[in-house]
Amino acid sequence: MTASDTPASARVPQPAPKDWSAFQYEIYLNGVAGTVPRLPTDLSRLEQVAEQRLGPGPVGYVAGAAGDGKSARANRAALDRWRIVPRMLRDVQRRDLSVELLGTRLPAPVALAPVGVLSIMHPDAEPAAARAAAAQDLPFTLSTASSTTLEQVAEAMDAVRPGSERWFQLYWPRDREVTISLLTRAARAGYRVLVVTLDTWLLAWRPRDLDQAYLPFLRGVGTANYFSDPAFLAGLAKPVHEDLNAAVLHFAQMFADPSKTWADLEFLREHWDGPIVLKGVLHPDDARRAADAGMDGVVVSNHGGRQVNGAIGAADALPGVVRAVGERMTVLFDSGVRGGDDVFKALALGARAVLLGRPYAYGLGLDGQAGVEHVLRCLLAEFELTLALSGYTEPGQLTPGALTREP
Ligand SMILES: Cc1cc2nc3c(=O)[nH]c(=O)nc-3n(C[C@H](O)[C@H](O)[C@H](O)COP(=O)(O)O)c2cc1C
Ligand SMILES: O=C(O)C(=O)c1ccccc1
Repeated sequence: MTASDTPASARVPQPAPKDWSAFQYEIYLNGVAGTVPRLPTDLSRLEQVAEQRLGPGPVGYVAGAAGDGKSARANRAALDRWRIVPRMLRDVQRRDLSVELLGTRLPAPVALAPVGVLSIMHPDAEPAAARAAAAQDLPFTLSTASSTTLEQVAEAMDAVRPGSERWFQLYWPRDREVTISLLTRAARAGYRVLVVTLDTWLLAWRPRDLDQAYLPFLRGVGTANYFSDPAFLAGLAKPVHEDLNAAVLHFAQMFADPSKTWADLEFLREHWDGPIVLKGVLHPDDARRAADAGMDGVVVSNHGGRQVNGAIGAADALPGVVRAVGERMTVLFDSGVRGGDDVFKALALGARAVLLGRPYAYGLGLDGQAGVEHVLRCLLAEFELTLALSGYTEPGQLTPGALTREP
């Protein structure tokens, strides 16, 4: 079939692909004018810079992990064991990083992961991170445990780009009415995808926080969605401002429900019309159960090594999950992504997109919205250059054949 045979309906005009790699020359040209980037362009260095400039409680919370950090290290090791095998002479002049994901087109296969309590990093908190995502036309995932209400975050995003792509992460409350209320509010505020986190019904043993006795939400941080929720407030004996301790305790009890099982997913399907993605899946059988339950996707993730110490590195779990459900569901990936090469590897192993976690939280802490935009633009410029230099022009061309595993 030639172009002229294509039915008109199939020729929907696509926006011109975004040139993410142009950020590289923008940086060099700024150098000619006398300025260098305010933050490192090697995103793996952000943690160290954050350690120097931000308070030990907040940085410890973000950088911290479960136990002695074995799973956090396993995430890096699992990605590092794969090596890219570049191919030559394949005409990589025209490149397009855009992908079709969960029913919409994104300019690149990256979204911001849900990260709670962002006001510990920067007073502009979630709205700043969400504006950064909207400015780059990438999805922002708002945590249930955000320091700003979901309505305020939606408003901040729409001010940058009306109809911007936003996802809502659910820490599934004990109470049905509270759950329904949060879902109804999120849908009304234009969150399109529901991301349900399955790996954090309890907070893990996190020595870095324990040693400092630092837990943000016991100080009332990350409660904005609950403290603005009529169904939650109805269960309090006194208004929040009259008894903050009681409100925080009620929040802590409501927040997560370890008794949930696969049978409960039907309830979410009934109360959410858009795509539902289960976050924290590591076993192929759990991925199959998610597909059988009518879910639209999974995020292969070990929560950045913050939950089960000793858990499998997320990238080691990815191939098995892709084999099990890659044809039936959208497989996303997070845990350990620090550079464009990691995005490349995750996609080659079968993920359709990756979620970025800690690096953007550091970017926010160090430079607010601009810091998050810096992080996103570095990641995607590096990904585009890695893709092209390896002989590919589109994410969809990547297969495990682009990689080899270290012996
Ligand atoms: C400070 C912090 C807070 C987080 N809060 C949430 C959250 O509220 N909901 C959630 O599903 N995941 C949360 N996560 C996990 C991230 O969504 C993501 O899975 C993780 O950061 C990936 O690991 P990486 O940042 O090392 O790449 C949080 C992670 C961090 C570092
Ligand atoms: O710290 C986390 O990893 C997390 O998911 C969380 C849980 C509760 C409140 C804020 C963040």
